[in-house]
Amino acid sequence: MPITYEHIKTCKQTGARLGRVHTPHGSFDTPMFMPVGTLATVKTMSPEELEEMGAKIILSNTYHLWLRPGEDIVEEAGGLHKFMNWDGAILTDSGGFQVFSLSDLRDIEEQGVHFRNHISGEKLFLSPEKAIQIQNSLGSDIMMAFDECPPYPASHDYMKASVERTSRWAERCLAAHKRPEEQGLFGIVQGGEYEELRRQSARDLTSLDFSGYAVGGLSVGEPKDVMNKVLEFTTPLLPTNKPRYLMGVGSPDSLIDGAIRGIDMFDCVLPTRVARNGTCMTSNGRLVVRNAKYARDFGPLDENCGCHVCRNYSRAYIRHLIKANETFGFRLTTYHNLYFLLELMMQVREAIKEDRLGDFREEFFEQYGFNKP
Ligand SMILES: Nc1nc2cc3nc(NCCc4ccc(CCO)cc4)[nH]c3cc2c(=O)[nH]1
Ligand SMILES: [Zn+2]
Repeated sequence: MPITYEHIKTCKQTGARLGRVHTPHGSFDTPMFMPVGTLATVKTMSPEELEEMGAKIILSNTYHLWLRPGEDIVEEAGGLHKFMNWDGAILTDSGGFQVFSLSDLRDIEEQGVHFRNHISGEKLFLSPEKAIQIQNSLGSDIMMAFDECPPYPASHDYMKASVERTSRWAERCLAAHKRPEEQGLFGIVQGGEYEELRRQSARDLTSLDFSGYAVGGLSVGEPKDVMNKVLEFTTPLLPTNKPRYLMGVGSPDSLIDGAIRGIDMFDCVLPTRVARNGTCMTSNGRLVVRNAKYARDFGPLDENCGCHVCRNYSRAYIRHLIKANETFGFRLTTYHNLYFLLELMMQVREAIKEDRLGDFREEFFEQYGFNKP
């Protein structure tokens, strides 16, 4: 069993759980946030900086690495860990979502998905077997099943047919997995906002031997209260002795609300994506550092943050770099945003330990400004 989950305790005030996930490349406490390194790099960050800020597991993408540089090159390098010099854990998404979010000319059928390479334009085909073969070559610690993440909203009929195909694909993924003793494989529950389809998807997937389970099909444009409602009736359907992963979720409020509803793992491009346009997450809310009002502000991005950036660089300096399109500026905002979310997860774990995550949510939302109308 390459991936095991240790449940430590459940918060008495909420449904949040404190746990620990063990992988061949180290263990990490949960709830935990995974920085996204789509093309075998968490953009502008070095592995040493990721380790220094406390990152334990990062996400990379099957679709992107298959297209460029090719999983054969990564395999020849000795696998993704060696290729990118990261010896923490790696989770790879399976490509289904990326095909639909990046490529045009898509045709989904029982065998798999036909689409056009978004870089070269050539016609390609991705199947459950191919997605697993690529992830086996990449050598990620946690592989994701090949699924369909339907658009939001989707009709009940479309969603039902999609869930049933995703369940058939899940069985094909397990059958195609070459090294189950070295790499974990997570199933992905679909079903949109339809409770009985979520139940059907969870029933199908939990009857199969996955190392963990993701809640997919969310963070696709639905309102936050729809996401929270879906989590409320979906996470209880998942086994308590395996990790639960909410895909594509990374704003501070959604991380807290996901943890409260029993989610253990999160990933999102948000912190690194917004950092590159100069938006920072701080304990007092979003801060757009390129704003003129920070031109002579020599304080840190966030006076409550202990990160390397907040201890050594000012808003004025970072604003100057961002305005001048200096790469170092994007490195500073990226480092701080990732540190901020990793630190938030640490505070969530502390609050679970002390059975006060509900209180923590109120305090954090108030200070960050989520309660403002
Ligand atoms: N295999 C698989 N992968 C997924 C990845 C996802 N990623 C998301 N949401 C990401 C949304 C997202 C995209 C970009 C930004 C940057 C700022 O705009 C923030 C959030 N939902 C997702 C659902 C699935 C899914 O069902 N199956
Ligand atoms: Zn900081």
